[in-house]
Amino acid sequence: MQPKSDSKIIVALDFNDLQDAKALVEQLDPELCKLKVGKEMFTLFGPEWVKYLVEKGFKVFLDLKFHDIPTTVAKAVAAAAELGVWMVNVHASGGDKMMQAAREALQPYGENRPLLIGVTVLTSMDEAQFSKLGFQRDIDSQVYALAKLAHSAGLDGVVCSAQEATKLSGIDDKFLLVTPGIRPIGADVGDQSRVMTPKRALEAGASYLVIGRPITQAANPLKTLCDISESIAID
Ligand SMILES: O=c1ccn([C@@H]2O[C@H](COP(=O)(O)O)[C@@H](O)[C@H]2O)c(=O)[nH]1
Repeated sequence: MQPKSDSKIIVALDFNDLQDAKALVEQLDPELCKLKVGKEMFTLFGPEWVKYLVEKGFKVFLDLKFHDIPTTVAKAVAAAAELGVWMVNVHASGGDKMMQAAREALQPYGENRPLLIGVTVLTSMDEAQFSKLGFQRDIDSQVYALAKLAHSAGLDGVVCSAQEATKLSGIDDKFLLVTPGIRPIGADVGDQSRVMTPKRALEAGASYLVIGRPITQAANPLKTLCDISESIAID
């Protein structure tokens, strides 16, 4: 069985009510999961919410997907590092100069720096939506190209769907594959397009599974999280 302290599950805390989020967090344990703060909660509750989770001992993925000019993104990831987050991300489509600037901005934090992850193509995108963006490639090839760019810019990994994980595993075995769009069998897919079950995602090469609504909207979130942990446990 995998040690709980290295849980592969990142619970996406997408709540508009702070008390609801706190009620869930109170049931959780840093050994059971990591936590993700995204645009909704950060916009509503700001850095204090992130610091609250960090102080509780959780590894926090600050999922703000920075995408701007290199200087602005560099300063933003340094600000994230000051909050003590474990992982932060930028859009890989911001380009190699932007990603390199972000990586350099984290240099002063040494071993305590957050992991820096590049977003490839959002897991909500399917080929029909993607084709309207005007790229010449299909999603699979675009994800691969952006992952290669992120790797050569010195990033620690990418956000991709688990459907691309097998192909991306060949880039570098230390390169992290952070995969949203995870759906246990029978769970509502919602607005996600490129989905996979937790077990199959890990088998495909995912490093971390980002799971939101299947846990946060479950009748019993803690039980659902424990069931998913059990389903991916290696004997
Ligand atoms: O490509 C991406 C990048 C980020 N996300 C985020 O992950 C969670 C997924 O939540 P679910 O409720 O499990 O769908 C959410 O916070 C997204 O902002 C993503 O889904 N896809």
